[in-house]
Amino acid sequence: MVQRKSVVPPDYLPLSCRFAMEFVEDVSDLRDFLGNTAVMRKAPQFRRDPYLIGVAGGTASGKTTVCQEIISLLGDTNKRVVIISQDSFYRNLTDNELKLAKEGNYNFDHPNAFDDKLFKEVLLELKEGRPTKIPHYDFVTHSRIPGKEEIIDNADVVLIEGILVFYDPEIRSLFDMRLFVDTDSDIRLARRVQRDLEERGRNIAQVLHQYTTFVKPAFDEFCFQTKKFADLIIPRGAENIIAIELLVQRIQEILRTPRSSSTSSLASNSSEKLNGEENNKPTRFAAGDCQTNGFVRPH
Ligand SMILES: Nc1ncnc2c1ncn2[C@@H]1O[C@H](COP(=O)(O)OP(=O)(O)O)[C@@H](O)[C@H]1O
Ligand SMILES: Nc1ccn([C@@H]2O[C@H](COP(=O)(O)O)[C@@H](O)[C@H]2O)c(=O)n1
Repeated sequence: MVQRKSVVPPDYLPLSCRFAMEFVEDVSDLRDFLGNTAVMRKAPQFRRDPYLIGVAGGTASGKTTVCQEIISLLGDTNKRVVIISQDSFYRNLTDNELKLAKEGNYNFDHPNAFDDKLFKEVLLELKEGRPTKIPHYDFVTHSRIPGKEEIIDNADVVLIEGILVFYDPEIRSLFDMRLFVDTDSDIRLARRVQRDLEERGRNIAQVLHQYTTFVKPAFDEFCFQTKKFADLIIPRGAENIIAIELLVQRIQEILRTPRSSSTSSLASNSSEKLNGEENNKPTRFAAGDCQTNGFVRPH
């Protein structure tokens, strides 16, 4: 009897049954499972395919707090769930831009403030399940801290939060699920003032000047316009425990469901699309006896 257990993938597996590898005790179990008749040939390496969740919303809407709450409610799971922030991908500033930033006169809320090329590369690496370096951004100096990158490897779910994560269509299309945290703008401003004074080395005049000159107009022009791309809108952010609990149930369901690849020959019944405007439904694939209940797909 083949036991459904996760194993380190062996190098040689029957190609016709490569998706079964996670659930057999070892290669001999697999041979029993196949009745010793399968032709053994070198199979591609296997990897986990992370599920990417984009979390957009205005400044201080609670994007980070919602992500933390999701992780906390997912609780003790053998899945690896991580958060990354679009803030890590702010562009390096020229000397003149840095001078403006220190005066509160640089527009950090415009799409051009971000290094979308690097952001895209990183998301693609994550999506391909490769170890990925995430820069560390410092709001006090308005720059990335050299040598302080975080490496993300083997993630099952990656929550990617940021004010403009849905702005660029290509970036938007990389998310498997899109959330928009919708919090009243007065509340956001109040939280932003407090946070920027306590954590980001600003004074009240700078915060209010930056907010009225750049943050609010850019929210109206760019961020709010991306709300329509969300699969789910979370009014009131982390206060909305019902929305977050439902979301967590959905993520748990997704983590339990096999996920297929457009590159996989077993994925022909996949309803997943990367066009950005459609929900990605978890799919069940059936390949003879080789159904799995995992999250694995070949390179
Ligand atoms: N529901 C809430 N109630 C009270 N404070 C909150 C709530 N959600 C977030 N905050 C606080 O507001 C600030 C901004 O929240 P954060 O989650 O960092 O927002 P964002 O990631 O959207 O900028 C933080 O100081 C956070 O602790
Ligand atoms: N050097 C910087 C970079 C960004 N900001 C502001 O941060 C906001 C985005 O971060 P949230 O956590 O609030 O989503 C954005 O509104 C920028 O104005 C900054 O002040 N300084």
